[in-house]
Amino acid sequence: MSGTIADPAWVEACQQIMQAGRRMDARGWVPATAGNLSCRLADGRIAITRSGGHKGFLSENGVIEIDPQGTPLNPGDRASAETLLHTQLYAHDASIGAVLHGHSVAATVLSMDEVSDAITLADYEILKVFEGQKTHETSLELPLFHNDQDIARLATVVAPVLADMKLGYLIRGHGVYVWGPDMPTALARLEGLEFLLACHLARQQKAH
Ligand SMILES: CSC[C@@H](O)[C@@H](O)C(=O)COP(=O)(O)O
Ligand SMILES: [Zn+2]
Repeated sequence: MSGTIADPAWVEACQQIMQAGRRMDARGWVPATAGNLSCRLADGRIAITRSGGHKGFLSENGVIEIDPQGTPLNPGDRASAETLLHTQLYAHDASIGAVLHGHSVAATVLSMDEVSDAITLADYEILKVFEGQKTHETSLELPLFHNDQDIARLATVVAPVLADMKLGYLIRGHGVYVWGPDMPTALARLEGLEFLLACHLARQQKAH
Protein backbone atom coordinates (compact mmCIF):
# COMPACT_ATOMS: atom_id res chain seq x y z
CA MET A 1 0.00 0.00 0.00
CA SER A 2 1.45 3.38 -0.92
CA GLY A 3 1.68 6.24 1.51
CA THR A 4 -1.58 8.06 2.04
CA ILE A 5 -2.83 10.11 4.94
CA ALA A 6 -5.53 7.45 5.52
CA ASP A 7 -2.84 4.94 6.43
CA PRO A 8 -1.92 5.05 10.18
CA ALA A 9 1.62 3.68 9.70
CA TRP A 10 2.28 6.28 7.02
CA VAL A 11 0.86 9.07 9.17
CA GLU A 12 3.12 7.97 12.04
CA ALA A 13 6.17 8.00 9.72
CA CYS A 14 5.25 11.51 8.52
CA GLN A 15 4.80 12.69 12.10
CA GLN A 16 8.21 11.36 13.09
CA ILE A 17 9.87 13.09 10.14
CA MET A 18 8.02 16.37 10.80
CA GLN A 19 8.92 16.26 14.51
CA ALA A 20 12.59 15.50 13.79
CA GLY A 21 12.66 18.31 11.20
CA ARG A 22 11.33 20.76 13.79
CA ARG A 23 13.91 19.60 16.31
CA MET A 24 16.75 19.95 13.79
CA ASP A 25 15.51 23.40 12.82
CA ALA A 26 15.29 24.49 16.47
CA ARG A 27 18.96 23.55 16.84
CA GLY A 28 19.95 25.47 13.69
CA TRP A 29 20.96 22.37 11.75
CA VAL A 30 18.71 22.83 8.68
CA PRO A 31 19.09 26.46 7.53
CA ALA A 32 17.06 27.63 4.52
CA THR A 33 15.99 24.43 2.70
CA ALA A 34 18.99 22.38 3.82
CA GLY A 35 18.76 18.87 5.21
CA ASN A 36 16.71 15.81 4.42
CA LEU A 37 15.06 13.14 6.52
CA SER A 38 13.72 9.67 5.85
CA CYS A 39 12.45 6.60 7.62
CA ARG A 40 11.70 3.02 6.66
CA LEU A 41 8.40 1.61 7.82
CA ALA A 42 8.03 -1.89 9.28
CA ASP A 43 6.63 -3.11 5.95
CA GLY A 44 9.65 -1.77 4.03
CA ARG A 45 8.13 1.38 2.58
CA ILE A 46 10.45 4.40 2.62
CA ALA A 47 9.23 7.89 3.49
CA ILE A 48 11.50 10.83 2.61
CA THR A 49 11.28 14.60 2.49
CA ARG A 50 10.40 16.29 -0.77
CA SER A 51 13.19 18.30 -2.34
CA GLY A 52 13.43 21.99 -1.63
CA GLY A 53 11.11 22.53 1.32
CA HIS A 54 12.08 23.99 4.70
CA LYS A 55 12.60 21.03 7.01
CA GLY A 56 11.46 22.96 10.07
CA PHE A 57 8.02 23.59 8.57
CA LEU A 58 7.17 20.20 7.10
CA SER A 59 3.59 19.04 6.63
CA GLU A 60 2.47 15.54 5.61
CA ASN A 61 2.54 16.82 2.04
CA GLY A 62 6.27 17.42 2.44
CA VAL A 63 6.90 13.70 2.87
CA ILE A 64 6.69 11.31 -0.07
CA GLU A 65 7.14 7.60 -0.68
CA ILE A 66 10.05 6.24 -2.72
CA ASP A 67 10.97 2.74 -3.76
CA PRO A 68 14.25 1.15 -2.58
CA GLN A 69 16.01 2.59 -5.65
CA GLY A 70 14.91 6.10 -4.71
CA THR A 71 12.20 6.55 -7.35
CA PRO A 72 9.05 8.33 -6.13
CA LEU A 73 5.99 6.08 -6.28
CA ASN A 74 4.05 9.07 -7.55
CA PRO A 75 5.87 10.11 -10.75
CA GLY A 76 4.95 13.76 -10.17
CA ASP A 77 6.84 13.89 -6.86
CA ARG A 78 10.40 15.24 -6.54
CA ALA A 79 12.26 13.42 -3.78
CA SER A 80 15.21 14.92 -1.92
CA ALA A 81 18.17 15.65 -4.16
CA GLU A 82 20.19 13.38 -1.84
CA THR A 83 17.78 10.45 -1.90
CA LEU A 84 20.46 8.04 -3.11
CA LEU A 85 22.48 8.57 0.08
CA HIS A 86 19.42 7.46 2.06
CA THR A 87 18.55 4.44 -0.08
CA GLN A 88 22.21 3.42 -0.05
CA LEU A 89 22.06 3.13 3.73
CA TYR A 90 18.77 1.20 3.71
CA ALA A 91 20.19 -1.23 1.14
CA HIS A 92 23.43 -1.58 3.09
CA ASP A 93 21.85 -2.55 6.41
CA ALA A 94 18.37 -4.00 6.91
CA SER A 95 18.35 -2.80 10.53
CA ILE A 96 18.48 0.88 9.54
CA GLY A 97 15.09 2.52 10.01
CA ALA A 98 15.84 6.25 9.81
CA VAL A 99 18.40 8.53 8.16
CA LEU A 100 19.03 12.20 8.99
CA HIS A 101 21.07 14.80 7.15
CA GLY A 102 21.80 18.30 8.43
CA HIS A 103 24.01 21.31 7.70
CA SER A 104 25.14 22.55 11.11
CA VAL A 105 27.84 25.20 11.50
CA ALA A 106 30.11 22.79 13.39
CA ALA A 107 29.75 20.01 10.78
CA THR A 108 30.34 22.45 7.93
CA VAL A 109 33.34 24.26 9.45
CA LEU A 110 35.09 21.12 10.69
CA SER A 111 34.51 19.31 7.41
CA MET A 112 36.28 22.12 5.55
CA ASP A 113 39.18 22.58 7.96
CA GLU A 114 40.14 18.97 8.64
CA VAL A 115 43.04 17.98 6.38
CA SER A 116 42.93 14.22 7.02
CA ASP A 117 40.25 11.83 5.76
CA ALA A 118 38.49 11.59 9.13
CA ILE A 119 37.89 13.45 12.38
CA THR A 120 38.89 11.46 15.45
CA LEU A 121 36.60 11.76 18.46
CA ALA A 122 37.99 10.25 21.65
CA ASP A 123 37.31 10.08 25.39
CA TYR A 124 33.90 11.72 25.34
CA GLU A 125 31.20 10.18 27.55
CA ILE A 126 28.56 10.90 24.90
CA LEU A 127 30.25 8.49 22.47
CA LYS A 128 28.16 5.90 24.31
CA VAL A 129 25.09 7.08 22.38
CA PHE A 130 26.50 5.13 19.41
CA GLU A 131 25.88 1.42 18.95
CA GLY A 132 28.19 -0.91 20.83
CA GLN A 133 30.03 1.84 22.76
CA LYS A 134 30.17 1.02 26.45
CA THR A 135 32.83 3.44 27.69
CA HIS A 136 34.27 6.88 27.12
CA GLU A 137 37.68 5.23 26.80
CA THR A 138 37.42 4.84 23.07
CA SER A 139 38.40 6.61 19.87
CA LEU A 140 36.03 6.69 16.89
CA GLU A 141 36.53 8.05 13.39
CA LEU A 142 34.10 10.24 11.50
CA PRO A 143 35.00 9.88 7.80
CA LEU A 144 35.06 12.87 5.45
CA PHE A 145 34.16 12.84 1.76
CA HIS A 146 34.49 15.55 -0.83
CA ASN A 147 31.23 17.18 -1.79
CA ASP A 148 29.81 16.33 -5.19
CA GLN A 149 26.63 17.58 -6.87
CA ASP A 150 26.48 14.18 -8.60
CA ILE A 151 24.95 12.25 -5.70
CA ALA A 152 25.16 8.88 -7.47
CA ARG A 153 28.89 9.42 -7.85
CA LEU A 154 29.21 10.56 -4.22
CA ALA A 155 27.40 7.38 -3.14
CA THR A 156 30.00 5.26 -4.93
CA VAL A 157 32.76 7.00 -2.94
CA VAL A 158 30.92 6.48 0.35
CA ALA A 159 30.05 2.82 -0.35
CA PRO A 160 33.40 1.12 0.40
CA VAL A 161 33.64 2.78 3.82
CA LEU A 162 30.04 2.26 4.98
CA ALA A 163 30.63 -1.00 6.81
CA ASP A 164 33.29 0.60 9.02
CA MET A 165 31.26 3.66 10.05
CA LYS A 166 30.39 3.84 13.74
CA LEU A 167 29.18 7.46 13.95
CA GLY A 168 28.03 8.58 10.52
CA TYR A 169 29.94 10.66 7.98
CA LEU A 170 30.65 14.21 6.88
CA ILE A 171 30.59 15.71 3.39
CA ARG A 172 33.06 18.57 3.10
CA GLY A 173 31.54 22.04 3.14
CA HIS A 174 28.14 20.42 3.22
CA GLY A 175 26.97 18.49 6.28
CA VAL A 176 26.49 15.29 8.19
CA TYR A 177 24.71 11.95 7.68
CA VAL A 178 23.58 9.91 10.69
CA TRP A 179 21.21 6.94 10.96
CA GLY A 180 19.69 4.51 13.40
CA PRO A 181 17.23 1.63 13.76
CA ASP A 182 14.37 4.10 14.27
CA MET A 183 13.79 7.84 14.22
CA PRO A 184 14.23 8.51 17.99
CA THR A 185 17.56 6.68 17.95
CA ALA A 186 18.75 8.41 14.77
CA LEU A 187 17.82 11.77 16.30
CA ALA A 188 19.62 10.95 19.56
CA ARG A 189 22.72 9.99 17.58
CA LEU A 190 22.54 13.16 15.54
CA GLU A 191 22.28 15.19 18.74
CA GLY A 192 25.20 13.26 20.20
CA LEU A 193 27.32 13.75 17.11
CA GLU A 194 26.49 17.46 16.88
CA PHE A 195 27.49 17.84 20.53
CA LEU A 196 30.79 16.08 19.79
CA LEU A 197 31.42 18.29 16.77
CA ALA A 198 30.66 21.43 18.78
CA CYS A 199 33.13 20.26 21.45
CA HIS A 200 35.76 19.44 18.82
CA LEU A 201 35.34 22.85 17.20
CA ALA A 202 35.50 24.67 20.54
CA ARG A 203 38.71 22.86 21.49
CA GLN A 204 40.27 23.65 18.12
CA GLN A 205 39.37 27.31 18.46
CA LYS A 206 40.82 27.38 21.99
CA ALA A 207 44.06 25.86 20.72
CA HIS A 208 44.59 28.64 18.14
C1 LIG B 1 19.83 24.82 0.63
S1 LIG B 1 20.94 23.98 -0.41
C2 LIG B 1 20.95 22.34 0.28
C3 LIG B 1 20.73 21.27 -0.74
O1 LIG B 1 21.56 21.46 -1.84
C4 LIG B 1 20.97 19.91 -0.13
O2 LIG B 1 22.30 19.77 0.30
C5 LIG B 1 20.06 19.60 1.00
O3 LIG B 1 20.49 19.24 2.07
C6 LIG B 1 18.60 19.69 0.80
O4 LIG B 1 18.20 19.22 -0.45
P1 LIG B 1 16.75 18.58 -0.64
O5 LIG B 1 16.67 18.31 -2.11
O6 LIG B 1 15.76 19.58 -0.16
O7 LIG B 1 16.74 17.34 0.20
ZN1 LIG C 1 22.58 18.66 2.10
